[in-house]
Amino acid sequence: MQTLNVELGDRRYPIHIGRGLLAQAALILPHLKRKQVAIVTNTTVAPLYLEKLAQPLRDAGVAVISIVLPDGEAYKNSATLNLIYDALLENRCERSTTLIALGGGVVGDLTGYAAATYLRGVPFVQVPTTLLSQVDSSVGGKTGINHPLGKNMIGAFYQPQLVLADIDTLHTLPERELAAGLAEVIKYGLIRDLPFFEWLEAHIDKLTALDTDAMRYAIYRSCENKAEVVAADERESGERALLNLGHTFGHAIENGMGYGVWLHGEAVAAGTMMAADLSRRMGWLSDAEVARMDAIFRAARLPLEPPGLGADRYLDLMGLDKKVLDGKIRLVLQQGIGRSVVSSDYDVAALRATLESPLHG
Ligand SMILES: NC(=O)c1ccc[n+]([C@@H]2O[C@H](COP(=O)([O-])OP(=O)(O)OC[C@H]3O[C@@H](n4cnc5c(N)ncnc54)[C@H](O)[C@@H]3O)[C@@H](O)[C@H]2O)c1
Ligand SMILES: O=C(O)C(=O)C[C@@H](O)[C@H](O)[C@H](O)COP(=O)(O)O
Ligand SMILES: [Zn+2]
Repeated sequence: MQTLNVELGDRRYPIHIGRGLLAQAALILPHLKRKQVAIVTNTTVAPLYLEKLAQPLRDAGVAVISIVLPDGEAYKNSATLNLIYDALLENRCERSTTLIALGGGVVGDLTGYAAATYLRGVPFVQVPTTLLSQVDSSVGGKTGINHPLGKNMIGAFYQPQLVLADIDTLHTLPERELAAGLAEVIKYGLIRDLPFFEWLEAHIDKLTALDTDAMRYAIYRSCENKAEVVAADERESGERALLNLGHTFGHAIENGMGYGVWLHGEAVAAGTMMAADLSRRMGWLSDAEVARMDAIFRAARLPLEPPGLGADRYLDLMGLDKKVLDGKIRLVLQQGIGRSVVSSDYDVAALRATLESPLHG
């Protein structure tokens, strides 16, 4: 097992990465206020992993209730959040009850937000079971739900007590979901870690083949990058916005196509190539660099051709992005591989051209 920490003073917490961690109740016990937990999961993950996590906790004397949600991005909303509150209240859960999110980013974001708000705040633990959630969503404390008008529009910054990433769970993950996770892994290389991007270029085939050592390293290095950024800028007043590379375009795709049609990681990959296209039009990125980005996403088996929503619809959807400042859309753009910047200093005509015809202009 490897461990790294998110350094947030007295809210510092560990990320454990390794094999067979689900069954290691001893890793969770020190983080409980009292021996009562509510495991929140979904209908897909429950039959695979709920008992693997729950039974060792029961054996250690912990009272366990489970809350099984419907599965899918389309359920990351206030109605599903209410199902969590209902179950917590029906079971008379107290402020000392710890919520445990067992699943992908949807379960993690919902559970984290329930933890931030139930009784005005109860502790929670992240047990991510998708690649995307192990490298990104379980770390850093962004929690929340979607609104029909925009992605993740309602939420809170609320940090977990612990992240437990058991890489064995990735063996049951559908290939499409694995690829979606790789989009966020590649993101770290693009925004701030050129050596990692070069390592990914050399090892992408091992990652798609789920090679254990390569996967362990990619998860560790991704979490290391995310933990550093979050420790430096927990509430996104500066550097943290770089983690949004591809997301202003990507969230527009997810919402514009209907939540769940494009996976989050797929939309981020296509959105990142739209950001690359605009960066190239601005003269900030060379054709060769765009080609390198295109190649690694394709090798990761990600779709890169964004849906033709039309520039007006894209701009309408992107106008609800959380980075909008004084009515102006701010974008994460590339000034080379390994160097992203947040900018509102782009040419609007170039942005429209990207939205109408990315990768072809
Ligand atoms: N909070 C953050 O910082 C942050 C970061 C990135 C993404 N997100 C959010 O995370 C969500 C995407 O997360 P995701 O990609 O994990 O999607 P997801 O949570 O929808 O999980 C993907 C699918 O895999 C299934 N699944 C989970 N674990 C499995 C396993 N081990 N084996 C088989 N199936 C499994 C799920 O039930 C689901 O059907 C989006 O809502 C996105 O906005 C949040
Ligand atoms: O942790 C962050 O900060 C991120 O931006 C990570 C993103 O991968 C994640 O999808 C995040 O939820 C998007 O940011 P949001 O603030 O628009 O929800
Ligand atoms: Zn994301």
